[in-house]
Amino acid sequence: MIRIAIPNKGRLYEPTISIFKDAGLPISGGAESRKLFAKTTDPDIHILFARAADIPEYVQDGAADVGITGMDLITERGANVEALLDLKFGRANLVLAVPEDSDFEKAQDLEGKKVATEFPEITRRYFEKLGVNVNVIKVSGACEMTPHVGIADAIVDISSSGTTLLINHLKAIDMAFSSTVYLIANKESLRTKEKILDIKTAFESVLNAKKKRYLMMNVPESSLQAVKEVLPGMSGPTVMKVESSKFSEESILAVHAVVDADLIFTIVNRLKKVGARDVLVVPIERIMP
Ligand SMILES: Nc1ncnc2c1ncn2[C@@H]1O[C@H](COP(=O)(O)OP(=O)(O)OP(=O)(O)O)[C@@H](O)[C@H]1O
Ligand SMILES: O=P(O)(O)OC[C@H]1O[C@H](OP(=O)(O)OP(=O)(O)O)[C@H](O)[C@@H]1O
Ligand SMILES: [Mg+2]
Repeated sequence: MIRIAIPNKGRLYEPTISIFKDAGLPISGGAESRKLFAKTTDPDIHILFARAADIPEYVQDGAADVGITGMDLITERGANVEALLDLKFGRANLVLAVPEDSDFEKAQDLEGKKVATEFPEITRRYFEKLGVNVNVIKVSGACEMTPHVGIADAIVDISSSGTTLLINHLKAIDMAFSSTVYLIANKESLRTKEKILDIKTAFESVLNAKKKRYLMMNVPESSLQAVKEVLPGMSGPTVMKVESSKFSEESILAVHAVVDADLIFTIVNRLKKVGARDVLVVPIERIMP
């Protein structure tokens, strides 16, 4: 049996549920039903709902074999776990921010000052690396308020859109840590439970698929060579004969190929120019190499 700890609420909950679905491992019964455990379509794989901040410890101690949570929380806890895969969502920066009317311009200007944060370990390490001595004050929320009430001179806090800093009259002057959500595993479980790597591969296939699109088009036989030249360096394309229509003299081929999502705009325009018709761009759910 493999137990996977996932966030029970907050902004990581929905994207985590969706990556399980895309990976072909949908979770039955979410945390909204206030259950602590849930099943997946694999009878061997069970879900444990937990606070995102507690997941690193659960995985380290073996309460869960695998976990999904933010790298900031994993690093802050100093959890001894194996980071298997960057899942690339839940992106957030831990920034060093100061009141917008202050004279502090860089971390070095904070020598001997007070810095409030929910992430004291990451903050200590950040200033240590820079050789700057600060007094780190741990708070458990509403960090943005502390410089305005004399508790701190600066903060190290999560910023993603930057709105919270702006409305609290703070400005970011450096980035202390950049975080995304990771798939992590208990080190002992990783040695003994092979299926953990299958889970990693399934998630990896979802990430690969997000970067690609499936292209389908009809091509007159005379344009095939030119179309192939527009689709270089990719496996395929697959070419199939389309049943001839009484309206068309020329033989038509259906061409299918997998292409980089970033190149879609350029490729589709070029394909049209060399004679491709009825071009369809389709998302892909998973790519298993
Ligand atoms: N804008 C953001 N604010 C806070 N955390 C964020 C943000 N964007 C991504 N995250 C990541 O989400 C994780 C925190 O999730 P957590 O569930 O503890 O907080 P939350 O989504 O703010 O929920 P709540 O505070 O309501 O419990 C961290 O790893 C953090 O890096
Ligand atoms: O740059 P932004 O997009 O504004 O996001 C950053 C803010 O979001 C988080 O707070 P959250 O909404 O989770 O409230 P909390 O402090 O109660 O957890 C975080 O602690 C920041 O305050
Ligand atoms: Mg929060």
